[in-house]
Amino acid sequence: MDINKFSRQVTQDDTQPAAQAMLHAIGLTREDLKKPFVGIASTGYEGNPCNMHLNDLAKLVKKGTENEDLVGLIFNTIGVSDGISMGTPGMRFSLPSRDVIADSMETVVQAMSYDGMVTVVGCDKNMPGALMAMLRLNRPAILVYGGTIASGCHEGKKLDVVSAFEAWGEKVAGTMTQQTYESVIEKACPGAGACGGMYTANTMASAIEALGMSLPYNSSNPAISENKENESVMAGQAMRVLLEKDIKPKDIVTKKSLENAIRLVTIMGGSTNAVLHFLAIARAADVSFTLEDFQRISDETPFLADLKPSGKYLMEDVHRVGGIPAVLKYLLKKGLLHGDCLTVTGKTLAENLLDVPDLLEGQHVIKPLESPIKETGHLRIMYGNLAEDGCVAKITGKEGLLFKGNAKVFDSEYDANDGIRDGKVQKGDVVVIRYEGPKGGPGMPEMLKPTAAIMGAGLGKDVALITDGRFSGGTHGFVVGHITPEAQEGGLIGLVEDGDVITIDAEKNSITVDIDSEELAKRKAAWVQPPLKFKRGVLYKYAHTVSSASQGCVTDEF
Ligand SMILES: CC(C)(O)[C@@H](O)C(=O)O
Ligand SMILES: [Mg+2]
Repeated sequence: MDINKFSRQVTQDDTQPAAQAMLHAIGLTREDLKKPFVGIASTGYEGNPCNMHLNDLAKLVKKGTENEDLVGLIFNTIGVSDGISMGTPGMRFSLPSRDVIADSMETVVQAMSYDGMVTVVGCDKNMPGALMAMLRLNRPAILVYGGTIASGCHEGKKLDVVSAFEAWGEKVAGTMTQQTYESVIEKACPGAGACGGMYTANTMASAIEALGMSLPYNSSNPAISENKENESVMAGQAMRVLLEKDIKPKDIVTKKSLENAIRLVTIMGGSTNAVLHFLAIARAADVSFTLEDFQRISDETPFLADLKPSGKYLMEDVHRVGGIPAVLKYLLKKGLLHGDCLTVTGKTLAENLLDVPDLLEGQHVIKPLESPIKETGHLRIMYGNLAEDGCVAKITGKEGLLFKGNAKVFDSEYDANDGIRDGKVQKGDVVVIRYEGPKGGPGMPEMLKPTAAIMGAGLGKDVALITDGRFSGGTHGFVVGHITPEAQEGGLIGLVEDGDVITIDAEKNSITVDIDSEELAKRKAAWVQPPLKFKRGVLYKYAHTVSSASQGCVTDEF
């Protein structure tokens, strides 16, 4: 079996003497040059809890490859912390970082002729970026997630990163003292690991496990745990089976496995970002998977997990009650998953789950199908004159299913943050934040600050928020994002004025603004497309290449 088919031309061909000399220079023996080469791509760096331990995990993956007579070679790529860049101009680089990660992993593996790849990833964009690279390369690959952070604690109350954002909202609203605020900030995040609720990182990690691209328990094993270390070694070892059986990402990522992934996102009440990222992942896999597929799955799937941001528990609690495999086992038993999908173990999803213990008896984290939190999914794909090409709403039902209110318009996130702080947003308002789309932002920033400020100010049930930008996985409330076409491209969201009546109907999945046709014609005639905000660099390139949010914001398809 030809398991070193890419590296062989570099390591064994007589016409590549310099390549072989250089590989000896890095410490490889003649024997090593006969082995398959596995690129181990780490997004480890010191500046972010999600990423700070990844280089250590990458070394364990390397140990695993060596245990199986493979050559594991670690390389690094970038990552952007959403938590740290949130609410700053830096956040514009977050979504573009997904594509930089994909591009850089693709580049190294192709250029260096590696036979396969293990990615060791942590924060939100790391995971979809890695998966897009794996699918473009279509060489045997496994994803290792750095794992979830432990909870923080202040005065007996469990904390996580969103507690810090909402503390700001409470401080601004005058309901939290400066002293408590400072304690919450200090204690919210106790060490390594990705944000602890069912936010974007844990959403993507869980979905990727259901998709079959990571080993069982990968998504719920905590960042700081022996399980995480053992699993990293196992991932290196598992590459041997994938190489020998020639199991490639496109054998694993299919329409059916994507359905499994989105089914789990729905059950878990996951982040709206999953829609964007899985549209892009499906494109990289050359599988037709559109907004309609998300809506179909949402319609036929209940929302079961009582997890933050809208619920009570954290990912560490999912781990405590049996982990994601126990949840998958429950769903499989109930006929909600395709058990015959292939996974990176070389076995099917159903085979992987055979020996997995059931969810802990008496647990409250995952509700039974018979008494769900909501009968259908929280992710709604809406259309209407405000979103002719679609948008994504996160509606858990806690804030109701219908919202009709008066527009309060802001042309940027910062204006909205100031407006909320200065009390300009009142009960009954629909906050409109525009020119924050993929081209207009550019970079479609994730906006946790305004939604956290609305929650912190106690307006969660009385104010809706719509935008052509994105939300954090930590966002909750009556929110609609990814509005397409975006304001920069002439979408109607750009023509809304203060006081216009906006109706969001989460049962009919519609989002409309009531402007009479004469007035609308006048506004259209007066609208002038603003110039793109960046003239050079990454954001210039991004604004020129990015597709719409309804197409997954991909940058390699025109
Ligand atoms: C900072 C968060 C909570 O990680 C956010 O970026 C998300 O999307 O979940
Ligand atoms: Mg995020």
